[in-house]
Amino acid sequence: MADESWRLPSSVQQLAASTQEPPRQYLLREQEPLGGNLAGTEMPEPIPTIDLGLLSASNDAEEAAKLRSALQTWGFFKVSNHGMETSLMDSVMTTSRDFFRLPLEEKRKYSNIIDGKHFQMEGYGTDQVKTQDQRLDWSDRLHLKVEPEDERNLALWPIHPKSFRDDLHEYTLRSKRIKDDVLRAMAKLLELDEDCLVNQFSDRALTFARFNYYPPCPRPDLVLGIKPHSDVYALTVLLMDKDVAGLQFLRDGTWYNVPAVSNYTLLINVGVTMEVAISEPQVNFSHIRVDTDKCMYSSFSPAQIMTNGILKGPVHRVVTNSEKERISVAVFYGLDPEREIGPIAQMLTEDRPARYRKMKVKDFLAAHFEHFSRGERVVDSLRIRSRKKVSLVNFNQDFQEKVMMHVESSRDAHSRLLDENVESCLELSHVDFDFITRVLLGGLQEEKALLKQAFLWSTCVGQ
Ligand SMILES: O=C(O)CCC(=O)C(=O)O
Ligand SMILES: [Fe+2]
Repeated sequence: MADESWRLPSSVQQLAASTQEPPRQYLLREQEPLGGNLAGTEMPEPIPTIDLGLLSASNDAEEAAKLRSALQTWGFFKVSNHGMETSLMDSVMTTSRDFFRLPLEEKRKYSNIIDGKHFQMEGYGTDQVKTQDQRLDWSDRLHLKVEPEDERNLALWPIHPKSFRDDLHEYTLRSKRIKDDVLRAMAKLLELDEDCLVNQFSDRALTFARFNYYPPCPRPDLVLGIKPHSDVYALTVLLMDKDVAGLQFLRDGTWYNVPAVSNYTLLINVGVTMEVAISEPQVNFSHIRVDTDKCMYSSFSPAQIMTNGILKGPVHRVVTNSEKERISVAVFYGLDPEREIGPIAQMLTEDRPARYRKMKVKDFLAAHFEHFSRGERVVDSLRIRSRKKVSLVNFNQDFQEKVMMHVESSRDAHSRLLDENVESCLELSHVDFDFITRVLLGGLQEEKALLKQAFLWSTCVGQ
């Protein structure tokens, strides 16, 4: 039987304690998309800080303008006056640190690998390894579902340190209030009803807490703590290590360092689900500017176009350092997995009818995680040449399946397939035959993958 041990990487913490040379799988590859200089650049201005108390109590115009600008430029911001006590943040950080300091056997009681072989999202370990050449991240994590409360899997909630469960419970309650305040402020900016965004999160909506642990790394010039990504859920509340920096955000092709400050900071950023959920109905993907040659991530996402540039699920990564461990606690707010996402009804008008089929949140998440392991974003898989009118979203499921079947199997059949479908394609506007033909006839691996991803995306936004 084939050796499948690569699927089960060891704890990075343990590795860090025993090696001076990180194994090959952790090293950045040459020409890696978004690789480049890991040192990052200092931010040209302090991180925007939004006084959440002021904004929610009085809808202060100046604070609202700051929020708008933060979302338009960086896609993330700090919150102050948010109601979470420093003592609670301190407790959560201390408890997290204490958990990661436990012996490996103790932590493994909460392992995310079942029966020694099957990966599950929740629990202690590393991210899923899907392929043998996947580049691995220099971090361990504990990932727990915290909401809905009746879906908590307490068997995976550590009993040591003793205060872990109570702290996390309390932290979840406080964090939710912050999330709701932020969503109300965003709704106002988007000129939606104040509770419109809050109401997207039903009592079945998923919330995850993720405790990230980055041990010191002997090769910080070559190894990332977390690869570039956008958070998949709708909104993230991130509690940062107050002593050790590492987080970087991408803006216009440059990586900017988020500095550590001496007090606890809560950082908020929008996730990809929000991009889709807030989607304006008539996206013209031809506006997506992509530099295919340099393999850069697009600096536009549908949400930006849809909301006139207000929302952006920022791409970020974490770099390592050779001296100090680093911890962060992210709370990810998602929607009910059984729910469908698509344009919010309030954003539809007679002139702008919904164009996109809806998709279940759980299918969207599955597509995302498939991309994440390869270091890609679902949104960015639409690497379409500019100025072309392309709307792959208009292909129906049947056509997508046929195309993929043929792409995978015989080349000769491609043109026939195209002929067969010309009629149905023509009925739909915005089809770029040039693109499709190139993919089908060219047989290029990269293009095939692209098409596949585009189809995944198309099922996300639907028609
Ligand atoms: O550790 C950090 O600062 C960021 C972590 C992160 O991006 C994530 O967990 O998605
Ligand atoms: Fe993240």
